[in-house]
Order: sequence, then C-alpha cells, then structure tokens
Amino acid sequence: MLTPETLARLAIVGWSDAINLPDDAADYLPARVIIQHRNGYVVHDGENEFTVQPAPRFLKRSLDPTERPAVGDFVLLKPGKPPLIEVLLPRHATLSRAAAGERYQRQLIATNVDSVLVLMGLDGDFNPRRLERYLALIQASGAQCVVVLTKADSHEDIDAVMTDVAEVLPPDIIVHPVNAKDAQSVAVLHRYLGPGRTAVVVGSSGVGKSTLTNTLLGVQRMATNSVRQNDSRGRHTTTFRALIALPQGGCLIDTPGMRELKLTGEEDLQAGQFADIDSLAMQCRFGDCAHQSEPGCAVRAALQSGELDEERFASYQKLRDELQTQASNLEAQLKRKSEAKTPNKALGKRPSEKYSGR
Ligand SMILES: Nc1nc2c(ncn2[C@@H]2O[C@H](COP(=O)(O)OP(=O)(O)OP(=O)(O)O)[C@@H](O)[C@H]2O)c(=O)[nH]1
Ligand SMILES: [Zn+2]
Repeated sequence: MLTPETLARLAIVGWSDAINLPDDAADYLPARVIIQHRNGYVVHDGENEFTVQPAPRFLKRSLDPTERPAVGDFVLLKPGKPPLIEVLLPRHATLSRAAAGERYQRQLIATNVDSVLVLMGLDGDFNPRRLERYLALIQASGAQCVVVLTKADSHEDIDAVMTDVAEVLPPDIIVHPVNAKDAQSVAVLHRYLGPGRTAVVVGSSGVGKSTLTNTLLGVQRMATNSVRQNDSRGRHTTTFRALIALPQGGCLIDTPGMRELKLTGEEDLQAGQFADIDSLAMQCRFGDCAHQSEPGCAVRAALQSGELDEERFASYQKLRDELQTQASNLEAQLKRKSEAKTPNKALGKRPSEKYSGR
C-alpha cells in the first residue's frame, strides 16, 4: 500500500515529489515501469522487480498507444496475482516518434525523462541530418537534449566535428565528446544522472549505448543489475527498453537502436531549431515566400552564396513536409478515435445512412 515508506523507496528508480497523487492513492502500491513486453510489463517498486498486467481499460483498441503505460511511467498497482496497473500517474515529459510502416501510429520511446542523451559515433555514424531529426522529436518531448559524441578516442580532429555540430544545433544544446569505454571520460554525464533524475539514451545500433551504460554502472554493475532483466539474446542486442538504476542515484533508460525516426506531427520546427533559416525567411520580399523562384528570396540568395548549406535546407524542407503530413495524420486519427468513443452517433442514424457507401 502507498505509505511514505513505499514512496521513499521509489527514489532509487527516479521518483520525484513533484508527481501528483490521486486522492485514493493510499489503496495502491506505487512502482515504475522498467520494461515493456509484448504481453505485460515489468515494474520496480524500489525494492523488487516483478511482472504486472495493465488493467483491462488500457487494452481497449480505441485507446491511443500513448495513453497506455510505457517505460518510465510511474503507476499505481492493485495487488493481486498478477498485480494490475490501475493508475497511470501524470507524465512530465514524453519522448515519442511515429511507428515505422504505412499506418500512422504514435509510439512512446520513454516517459518522465529529464534528458535525452543522443549518441552519435565519431567513427562514421555521425550524421547532422539525423541529429536535426532527433532534435525535432526531443524538442517536442519536454526533456533536455544532450548530444554525446562517442568514440572520440578514435577521432583525430574533434574540433572540426564540434564546428560541424555547432552549425546544426541551437547554441543552448550541449555537446560532449566521450570515449564510452572510459569512466573518466563519461564522468561529464554524471550531471544528468543525479538522484531523482532520469535520462534516456538513444542512437543507432552500435553507437555505444550498451558500452556507455556499462561504464556508468562501473564496478557496481552486479549490484544494480537486478533492475534490468538479463537479455538472453546476446550482449549487443538491446531488444527491449529497460530502465537501469545507476550508482550516481539517477536512472538510465536504454533503447534499442532505432533505424527510423518519423515525426509524430506534434513537433515545432519554428521553436528555434532552424533559427538560421527562420531569420533568412524573414528577409524574403514576400511574407509567404516558398523559397522556390520568387524574386527577392533571401533563402535562395543564401544558398547561392553558400551562407546556407544546401543539405541543411533540403533537410529542413523534408522535415517540414513530413511534419505537415504527420500533423494531418494525427488529426485524422484523433478524430476517428473520438468518434469511436461516441458509438451512439452511428446507431442514431437511419439504416439507409448507416449502410450507404462504405
Ligand atoms: N573506441 C571506442 N569504442 C567504442 C566506444 N563506444 C562503443 N565502442 C565500441 O563499439 C561497439 C558497439 O558498442 P555497443 O555499446 O554494443 O553499441 P550499442 O549502441 O549498444 O548497440 P545496440 O545494442 O546494437 O543498439 C563495441 O565494440 C564497443 O566496444 C567508444 O567511445 N570508443
Ligand atoms: Zn524566400
């Protein structure tokens, strides 16, 4: 049951006192979701990890996937065999993307994260276009974006890379080049991993997510490893998301290597990420300039003079078009769902209306 003690226990899995509890919270056991399986969840209550099931209402097909429990969520459990997730506590940040494939669906990567560590390897994995995409998703999440350039030990000219990175990132985003294998080198990341803080690690497969996690766990790995389920499929394949309690007091959420990062339609590309392009566009002669062949287009002029990188502009246009498509997909989906929630609408129609067309 929920007592000051059960809440205090949760500190090791990142509980923050800022989280609001419902009035009837005393009837439940608080816990954090650490793993999401195809058919259930693993939660941690600060002492033990165990398997639970979501209450039936979370399984309704009409429910958007973002309204279901996900890794990082704080939940209230109703005891039983198995215990049931009854209440999903309010989230302070949500990192999501759209699922790969034809059908539009929002997918949660992690919730209640304070920072997102975007890993990029300096061994050829580094890709400014991918970074722009990550940034758009992270800005919509409510979490802080931190760029971690791994394999810095295998790169000759870090300064040159830092210059390239600075060109695609707003000035307030911090970049740390590290050797993920070296504890001293990754110590700069401790500031994101203090008590009560949660960071999620994202990046392509092979970029060093497992390596970084292991280095941060350090000698205490065995002691803390119980928070994570053993992965029987092999050391280098992260097949599910898992939340790991670190010796620094914070929590790290590991994600599998993500090949596709589709926008959900909720992002805002005008939030400062493309300030260079925004300010050029302000100087175009026409307020609604599409930067195609309009006279007095400051964007075209900057592309011609080389002031604006062509690839960056192409990437911006691609993201902007995708955002537009995904925003209308999202709107259509929300409309369908709200109609599905009021079934009487269909029943109220005369049969001729109901069965006409498709
Ligand atoms: N030299 C060097 N090697 C690194 C660094 N980070 C990772 N590696 C190596 O890169 C390889 C892949 O690292 P992993 O940690 O398995 O990558 P991952 O991101 O967890 O990969 P997935 O589990 O497939 O998503 C391993 O051989 C690591 O030893 C680094 O900073 N420096
Ligand atoms: Zn223009």
